[in-house]
Amino acid sequence: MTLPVPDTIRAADGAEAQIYAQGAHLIRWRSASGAEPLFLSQRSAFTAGTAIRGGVPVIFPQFAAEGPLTKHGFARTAVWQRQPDNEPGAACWQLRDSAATRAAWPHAFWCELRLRIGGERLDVALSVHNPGDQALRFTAALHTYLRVDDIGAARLHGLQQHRYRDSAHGGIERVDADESLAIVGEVDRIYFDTPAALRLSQPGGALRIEQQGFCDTVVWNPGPAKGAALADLEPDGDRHLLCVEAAVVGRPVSLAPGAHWQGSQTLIIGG
Ligand SMILES: O=P(O)(O)OC[C@H]1O[C@@H](O)[C@H](O)[C@@H](O)[C@@H]1O
Repeated sequence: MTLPVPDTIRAADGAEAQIYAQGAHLIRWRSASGAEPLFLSQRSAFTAGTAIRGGVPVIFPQFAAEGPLTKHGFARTAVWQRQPDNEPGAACWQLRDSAATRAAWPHAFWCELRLRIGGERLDVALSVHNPGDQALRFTAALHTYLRVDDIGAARLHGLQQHRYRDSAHGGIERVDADESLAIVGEVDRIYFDTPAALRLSQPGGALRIEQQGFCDTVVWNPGPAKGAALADLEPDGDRHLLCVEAAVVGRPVSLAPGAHWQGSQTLIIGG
């Protein structure tokens, strides 16, 4: 079944965003100046129950295959409920446990995804609350797909001297020695305890990527071979995307009954 039309959020200065209720999935962000920094594959299925290849998938309660659940958890394909808005350029969706989520993951929880746009800035915040009487343990990510003009000319700055797990090479752990990260072939790395701000530079301009609450950062590009094997990615799509994911993976969150956790990612064009 094709997804219903996504909601459009508008700020007073002309910034605009489109979000599907499925996954509270931001698929498009146009800044006030007209820049569109997010990648979205036109070959995405856009059908109920299928993950979308692009934008900002919300990964919860399990990152990748870091546990027994379906890859990347169920939040990205669950239908979230939009909450009443009280200001232009901002919106909030909520996901609560249901019979379907409890069948996969037997816990009471509620999540909120808050979005704010304006000027050249996007803020996305995920919060998780534990209303139950047992501790909740989860991993999570904002799996942001950034659009790049040419992956060969893009550089990610800020990860030097940080430890990472190289998922594209058997999960070996290394320390990044390079001043900036250039993407050559498949790159699939979980960087641990990363700085609060990274910078993506390209000949066309720079993007500042901030995160709070999320202690790790995942950097992913499928490279040409795995990219060609992804049915929902257009030919050469790997040359035009770079995922820089605010994540919490290395030390899963443990939420006591009644406790609350929040993590956010901010993109600032030109930063
Ligand atoms: O194809 P999916 O399920 O959306 O996952 C995409 C990628 O997501 C990244 O976060 C993982 O590190 C990769 O290993 C994975 O391939």
